[in-house]
Amino acid sequence: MVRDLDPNNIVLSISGLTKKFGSKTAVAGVDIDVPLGSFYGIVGPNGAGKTTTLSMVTGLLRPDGGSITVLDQDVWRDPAAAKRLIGVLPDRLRLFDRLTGRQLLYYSGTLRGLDAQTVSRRSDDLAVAFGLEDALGRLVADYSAGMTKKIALACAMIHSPRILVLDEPFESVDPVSAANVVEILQKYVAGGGTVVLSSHSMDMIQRVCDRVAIIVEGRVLSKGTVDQVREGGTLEQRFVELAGGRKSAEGMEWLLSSSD
Ligand SMILES: Nc1ncnc2c1ncn2[C@@H]1O[C@H](COP(=O)(O)OP(=O)(O)OP(=O)(O)O)[C@@H](O)[C@H]1O
Repeated sequence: MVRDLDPNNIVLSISGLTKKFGSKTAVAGVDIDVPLGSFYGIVGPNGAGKTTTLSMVTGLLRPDGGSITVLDQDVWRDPAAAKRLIGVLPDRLRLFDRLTGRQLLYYSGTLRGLDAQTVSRRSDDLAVAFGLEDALGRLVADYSAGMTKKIALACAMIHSPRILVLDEPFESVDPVSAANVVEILQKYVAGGGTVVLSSHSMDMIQRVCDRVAIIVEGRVLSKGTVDQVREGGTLEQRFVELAGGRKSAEGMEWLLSSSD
């Protein structure tokens, strides 16, 4: 699905981004421009640097080099101002799970400056949209993995951010709920929002995103519209090609030998 986006209207600009952990280079000079109104997918093999990149974009992890601007706001010069514009679903969810779903939404909303009445109204809307109406009164610690993902996503959206940055939003989410989440995100984009998400589901990215970047070993090896990146094949084929192909199971014969 490619919509007519203005390539000059960039809502998120990542430029020359780098990050090392000790001697390990996790992000080695990433440049990505996300046009307003796009549904942008970030894909890459395990350990490619997706989470590290998204954590720096959302002001959670300080970069070693490079710059990130959200609607002309430098994320690292004024993190508080930038964070007001961004809704974040982090990868490793560390939620205050001794709160109920409703309390967690209240906390997220008031932290972003909303008044109690607005939070309450939006919490009800989000609960219906995510199918969590019956769960709002229960502790988040007792939620399933998919429900936890959904309440975290609802918390990311409650302050109606201009851009949503979502690390693996579909992980652990059942197919019906995933379709539901996609629909919510598509409505958000149709209303003027922008979504950047990482996912391992090539099929999902190919279906819902209009743009994609493939990151391997901390570098962007391909980016553009999904059609430009997949070059006539499927996104999964292109991904496997760029990620270095599949590993064989040679040398694993012991796994099939009987141990008696
Ligand atoms: N806090 C950290 N300390 C040390 N190394 C780290 C840290 N965070 C990430 N790394 C390393 O940086 C590299 C990139 O990790 P990252 O989590 O960004 O990958 P990813 O693309 O999100 O992977 P996945 O698809 O498995 O979630 C990996 O080699 C990882 O081991």
